Amino acid sequence: MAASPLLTNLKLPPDSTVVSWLGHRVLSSTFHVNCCRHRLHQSRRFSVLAMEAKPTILVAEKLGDAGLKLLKQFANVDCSYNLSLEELCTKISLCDALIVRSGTKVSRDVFEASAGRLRVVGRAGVGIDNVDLAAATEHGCLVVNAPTANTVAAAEHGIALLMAMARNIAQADASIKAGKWERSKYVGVSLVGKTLAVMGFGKVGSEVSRRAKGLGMHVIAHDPYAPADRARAIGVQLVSFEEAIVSADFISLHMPLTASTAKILNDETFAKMKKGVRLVNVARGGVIDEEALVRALDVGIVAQAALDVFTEEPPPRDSKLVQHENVTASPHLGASTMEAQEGVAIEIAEAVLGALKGELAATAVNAPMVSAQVLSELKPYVTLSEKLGRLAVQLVAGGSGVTNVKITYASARGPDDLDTRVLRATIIKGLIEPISSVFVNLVNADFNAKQRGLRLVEERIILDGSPESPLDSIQVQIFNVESRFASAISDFGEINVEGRVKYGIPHLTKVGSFGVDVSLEGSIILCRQVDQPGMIGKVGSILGEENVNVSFMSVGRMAPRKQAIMAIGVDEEPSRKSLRRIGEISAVEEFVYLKL
Ligand SMILES: NC(=O)C1=CN([C@@H]2O[C@H](COP(=O)(O)OP(=O)(O)OC[C@H]3O[C@@H](n4cnc5c(N)ncnc54)[C@H](O)[C@@H]3O)[C@@H](O)[C@H]2O)C=CC1
Ligand SMILES: O=C(O)C(=O)COP(=O)(O)O
Repeated sequence: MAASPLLTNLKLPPDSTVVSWLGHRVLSSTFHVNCCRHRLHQSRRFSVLAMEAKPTILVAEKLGDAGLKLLKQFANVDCSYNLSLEELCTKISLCDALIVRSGTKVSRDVFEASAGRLRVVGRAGVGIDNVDLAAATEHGCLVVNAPTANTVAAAEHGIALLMAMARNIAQADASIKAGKWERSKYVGVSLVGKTLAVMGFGKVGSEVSRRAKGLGMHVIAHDPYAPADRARAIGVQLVSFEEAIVSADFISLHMPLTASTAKILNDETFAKMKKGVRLVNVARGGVIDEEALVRALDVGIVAQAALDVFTEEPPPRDSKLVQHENVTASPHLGASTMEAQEGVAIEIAEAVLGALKGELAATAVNAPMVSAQVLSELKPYVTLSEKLGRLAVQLVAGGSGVTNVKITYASARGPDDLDTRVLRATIIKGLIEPISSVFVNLVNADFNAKQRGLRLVEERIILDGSPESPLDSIQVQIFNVESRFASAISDFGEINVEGRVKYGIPHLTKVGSFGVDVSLEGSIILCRQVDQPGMIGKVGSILGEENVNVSFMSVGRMAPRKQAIMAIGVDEEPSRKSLRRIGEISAVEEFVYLKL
């Protein structure tokens, strides 16, 4: 099986060799053909190809013009709105990327219908609760969002709702338009001096807090994960959930909808609140038990609620909540300002196009974020990792299957200075792809490992010396297996291969307990022989006879004239006949041909 670009190809800075990291199936074979040799041309060739094969992007909800314009420069763009699930599933099989807002459910059905073509889902906004992340990950599909461009818009909408609610603006407007003049009915409450509890002190929560302080409110916040110094800098006190809800006059919700925040406000929690509390929700409808809120409004525990978001959107026409006289509602308008929509459209267009080109997505939701600098530095080690994985798994001949694997990184860098997540993913790719039909990338590597019962243990050996180079060596061991090449089993009984990067090129430096030194390019023949003069010549001439170019040869031996391992790198695949002839050389005790 061809070594497809690991992480659907790692992205390279324009002038260097890059490895793209989001699987690019269309380009993979071409990438592989070129990657062994023309290293310097690889990235340019790759990006040119990426552009030639124009991807198709389905934009399923209204996106700002600036973003659409950007997308159209590089892709075929299909803007189709209000699709049913069936229509979406039909279209998606022809698309490389999908862009949605909050109104489209990107469910498992969608990923299944894409049959592996969909490489990235772009959420033009923050909340990704409408995307089935687990299904995306299982299908190796990257999910990116646009997390910053609508922060201020959402915060402003929260403040708008807070003030509109406190002063009955919406109700009074409806009343005056109905020809009434009801001044005493719409007496409001003041904000100044009141306690506002901000639940979720992230981007929007922080901006709401800043603005509420400007209105003279006493702001407290609850967020188990927020840094205390950020709160201090804004003059906000971080408190427990309990303290927040019992002491607040106003509560504003700004957390994501997750399994642990779903219905976080319910009958029990409403019962603990101050009677007459006022509630704002511009986060997600699902964080409130809406039926419990109706009950709390009916008995006056909650005096008023201002809601931009609902469990079901749009809510049913007869929704008791929306129709409640003490509820001010808006149809999910938090992000809907001209400025935010342009910003979000550009942010998501750039993220999606970048991901399609194999670049790192800074806003990846279901893949580890690794900085471009780190990736560029680790690039040769990424290649090494995949090749070690491929090599190790091809040596397996039986036993308990590839289930117990140990990776050892030897480095002079401290653990905090060495991010090995990409290497781990690449090794998984190398281990799995030669023995299965699955496609492994940075997004789905861990998932696929788990699916196959592959237990990976990682260990670091901290070396003395200069931490300039990120790694000294990488070792891959597979336990409880037999090997097609007995010498690949170390003295401790496991398949063992180790490699290093030398002058930017990955090398195999250990097989079993034998030290070797062969560049990991092309493919490799490993022979165990009795160490004696003339062996290199014999093997070399067999290969030479059929014009197979030997790129590297190295002999590792225990002692002179005892057993030795010869590792031969070949650019072309030798014929079966040549391999048989090598096996027939009297001093050769065993040999194996491995494709990298
Ligand atoms: N109505 C609208 O149009 C918009 C709604 N939103 C929604 O607003 C929410 C916040 O967005 P951002 O501030 O951009 O996200 P963010 O990720 O910056 O902030 C979310 C914060 O919630 C905190 N959090 C998580 N679990 C929590 C828990 N159990 N209790 C308290 N805090 C918890 C996190 O630590 C984080 O600090 C999201 O749900 C997002 O979808 C965002 C933009 C527009
Ligand atoms: O960004 C978010 O989380 C939002 O809720 C905004 O949703 P929208 O893009 O306006 O459908």
